[in-house]
Amino acid sequence: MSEQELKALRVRIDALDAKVLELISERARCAQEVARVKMASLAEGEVPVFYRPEREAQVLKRVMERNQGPLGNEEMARLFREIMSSCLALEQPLKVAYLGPEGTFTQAAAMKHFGHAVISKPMAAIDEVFREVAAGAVNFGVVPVENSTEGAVNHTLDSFLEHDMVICGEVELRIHHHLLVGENTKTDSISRIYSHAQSLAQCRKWLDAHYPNVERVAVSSNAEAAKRVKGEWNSAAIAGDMAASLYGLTRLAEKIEDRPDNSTRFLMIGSQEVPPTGDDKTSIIVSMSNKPGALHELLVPFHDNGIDLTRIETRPSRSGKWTYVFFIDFVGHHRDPLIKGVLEKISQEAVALKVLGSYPKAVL
Ligand SMILES: O=C(O)C(=O)C[C@]1(C(=O)O)C=C[C@@H](O)C=C1
Repeated sequence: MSEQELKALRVRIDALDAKVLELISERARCAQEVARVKMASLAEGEVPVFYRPEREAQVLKRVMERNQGPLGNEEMARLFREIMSSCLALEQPLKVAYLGPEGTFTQAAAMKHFGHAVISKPMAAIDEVFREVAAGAVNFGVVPVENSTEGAVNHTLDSFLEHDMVICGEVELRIHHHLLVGENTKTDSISRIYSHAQSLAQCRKWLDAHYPNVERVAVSSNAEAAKRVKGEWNSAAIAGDMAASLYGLTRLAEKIEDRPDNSTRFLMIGSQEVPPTGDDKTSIIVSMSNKPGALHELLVPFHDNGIDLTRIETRPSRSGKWTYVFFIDFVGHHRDPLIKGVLEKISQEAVALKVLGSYPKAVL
């Protein structure tokens, strides 16, 4: 390519950037207007709701449908995700608590869902995220709920039994683990590998094959593992990209998870009910009486109405020995007439039924 051609293309890019800039600013001014309208239409004592997950899901979906390339749909939606995040911050800067410390996959999930223009607050444990939301110190919390290799995150499920929370969103993240070392690590003398118990489990086969005799030490998070390695010469950590760059560690081995499709699903928790978008999921907790056929009775209304169950999990109820609760996720919104009917039918048979929330299916 000649210098001339390159110069001409850059002139075109500059002109386009000027247009993009003007359009983004116009969009941001529009969002400010939206905030003004929301404030003006409040009833006496009503609190304004600036964050609208159902609207955000629609915007991102439409972007993906309209996109003609060459950028991929996900890439384009990610850009719009950030624009919308900044527009919302003009209306109201969202405060989001997540399972920390900084550098965890949960932080990456929070950014994927809300964008980067939020005030984020790392918490030391899952139930602290729940407490922070319950106390009203933040607008939303982000917690892991299930992993495709290791199954349910029981701390999260149990926290739902203790706190009144509304689930208002979900996000899925591909989880890639790396074996990380610090500047001072003697790589042929590694005698300890730190990571979160879930991550150690997700890399079990790889560790058995490559470091069978090295001690595996479970710590509170992958980011904590990365932090420890920084100051030690004989240890390594299993963690992801964010923790690696945050603590300046290098990858001794990349993508060491046993399953290449290893993914984790995260939930956004808060107190805000989300209206239907037409492509939603609902999460409920149900406890049935301890009698034969109880689980069958619970599942029949879903089957009879052709409702797609996406997950069912059992946990001890914590209110009696050998009694259980079921966590169920299914496709649909609790305000849909069909779903309403199913929930009514179940509540006739159940000891207790609680709708944890209906929320748009993950777009990104
Ligand atoms: O449509 C709204 O209610 C807005 O506040 C605008 C907007 C946007 O930028 O598109 C911003 C924040 C909301 O979460 C959803 C959408």
